[in-house]
Amino acid sequence: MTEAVYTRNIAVGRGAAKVALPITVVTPDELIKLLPTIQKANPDIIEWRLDFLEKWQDDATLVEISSSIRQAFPETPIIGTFRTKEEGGKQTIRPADYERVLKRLAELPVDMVDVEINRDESIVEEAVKAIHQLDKIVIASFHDFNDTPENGRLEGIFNKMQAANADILKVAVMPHTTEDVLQVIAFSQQAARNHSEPIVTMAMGQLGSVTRVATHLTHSAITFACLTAEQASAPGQIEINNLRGIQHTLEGDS
Ligand SMILES: O=C1C[C@@](O)(C(=O)O)C[C@@H](O)[C@@H]1O
Repeated sequence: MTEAVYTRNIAVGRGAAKVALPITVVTPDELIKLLPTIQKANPDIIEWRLDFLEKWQDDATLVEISSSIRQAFPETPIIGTFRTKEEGGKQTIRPADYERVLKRLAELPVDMVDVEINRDESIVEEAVKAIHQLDKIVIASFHDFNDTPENGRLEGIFNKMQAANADILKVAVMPHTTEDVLQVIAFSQQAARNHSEPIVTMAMGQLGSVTRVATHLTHSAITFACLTAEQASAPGQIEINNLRGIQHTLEGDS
């Protein structure tokens, strides 16, 4: 039975999947231009993908961007994510720097921090501790942009995330066949039964897009959308307005 995780005005893991919108801007100027469109789209959660930033190593830029997002969205939970190249992100980063970035992110005005479970164990441990000390939520994540690992491996990854004290467990995989997509749906149902933490699952790419709307089948607590296809942070994301329409058709007002 899932125990909801509360952040600001929402309960992640209760009711319909919350719609997260990644912000993939490269400069602070780009963000300022985009903010009104994001406000109109009204996502449940904002994900700030700071690995997209040109000056991700510049602390003043991080402070500027995170404060602008918070100011525009005082009530909306914000996830801070630095996605490494190994997991489909934009930047190559040394392990010690990854730990430093996560700890700094936790100090900025974000509510949740994404921690890649496949980084060095000691780094994951230190980062989780630091994020929790600041009363922020840890979303552990795993991405396979090439394949759909078998269920046993996916379950092992979720167990590792749970053992690392993550609050929300997330996996994103790449399907090649319809069987892979069905496997992800079946795995998610089983994982949602086996873990009390909210789970987040998705099959990426066009083939996997159905998992981003069939969250009443997968029990995924969050689904990641995009503003437009060019601004997507991963393949297969559906435009937010479309996604909300389909979600409403499939689930009604839940
Ligand atoms: O982990 C995820 C999920 C994601 O990779 C997706 O497939 O929608 C998009 C990322 O921005 C986010 O951090």
